[in-house]
Amino acid sequence: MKAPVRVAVTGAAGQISYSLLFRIAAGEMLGKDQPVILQMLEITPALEALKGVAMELDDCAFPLLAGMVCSDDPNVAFKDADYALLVGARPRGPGMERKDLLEANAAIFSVQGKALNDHASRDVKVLVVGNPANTNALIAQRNAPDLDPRNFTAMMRLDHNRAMSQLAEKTGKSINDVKQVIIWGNHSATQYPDVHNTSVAGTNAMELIEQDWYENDFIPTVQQRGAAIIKARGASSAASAANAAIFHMRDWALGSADGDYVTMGVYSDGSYGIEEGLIYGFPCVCKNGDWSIVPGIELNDFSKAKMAATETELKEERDGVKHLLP
Ligand SMILES: NC(=O)C1=CN([C@@H]2O[C@H](COP(=O)(O)OP(=O)(O)OC[C@H]3O[C@@H](n4cnc5c(N)ncnc54)[C@H](O)[C@@H]3O)[C@@H](O)[C@H]2O)C=CC1
Ligand SMILES: O=C([O-])CC(=O)C(=O)O
Repeated sequence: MKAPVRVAVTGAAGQISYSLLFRIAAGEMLGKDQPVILQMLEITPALEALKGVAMELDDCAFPLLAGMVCSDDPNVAFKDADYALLVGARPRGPGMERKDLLEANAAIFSVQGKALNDHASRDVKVLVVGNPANTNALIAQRNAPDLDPRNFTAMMRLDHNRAMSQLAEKTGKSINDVKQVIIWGNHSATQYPDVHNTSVAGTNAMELIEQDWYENDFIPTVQQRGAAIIKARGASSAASAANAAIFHMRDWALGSADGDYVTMGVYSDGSYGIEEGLIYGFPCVCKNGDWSIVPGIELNDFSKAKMAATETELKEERDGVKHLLP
């Protein structure tokens, strides 16, 4: 049996975590041979609810669950963490854009970035889920100067999965036939779902769909899917968000599938002309516990314009939280 690893999850009594924690403890994130210690963070008033979640985790008798910590102190929850899933933040309601949450949520991520800097493993893999995810990831990263900026990522995988599913449905193929989808940029309504390099059962996706459907149906549907879920469910997506978090971390830790890309919000190294240091959605491959941006993808003018628009929004969000960026 492997030695247990420490997985910190914030917002542990919230909606997403109610799906996420159980799947982590079942071995779906790090493998069926990897014991985990769950280090769960909540705000003080939610500690009683968190106790109930911990009781249910106990009652699952998961063979891989090697321990649990419940705390309202990030310095405790992030102690020696090997993985940190930053979920805890306010969700949006109807009529809001995700960036409307910046004011409410940004401060959480500066505190947690500092706590990660001071207490987590030097190799900690951080995934920010709480919205606006890319800019919150930037805030956490900038408040953790002793950690490699590459350790901080934002969740774009839900958008990636949504795009795969829409395309499979439109073309009448299986999800397993869809390869190399890309979501460039921000996890927001400006994100750019790009299928120019995507294949469906071996055929280029652009040969299977009309430009009009691509521009006026597919792209807005993927961009607005979060809002559509909020409208239908009365609450923001939870189980599908937890699933995307599991996929993101699983691939980062254990490797992504050969011949495919995964979209991750990662620290830009200037690839594709995107300003260095922004947390931007790029096509990535993961190997040996590390990610890299897929190089050499050809871009037409349509794609370049869409990528620039979402980059501009990320710069504006960054400039709006300057006071939290040391
Ligand atoms: N990146 C993505 O693709 C997605 C992101 N989200 C975002 O994830 C976040 C969480 O969503 P839900 O679980 O539905 O919300 P929720 O409201 O059900 O749960 C959030 C939990 O975080 C806790 N929390 C608040 N401040 C905290 C802090 N400083 N430290 C620790 N815990 C704290 C709250 O007490 C609450 O239990 C939201 O910001 C939502 O917009 C949701 C879906 C997809
Ligand atoms: O739309 C929201 O506010 C929640 C979210 O990020 C998503 O479902 O993609």
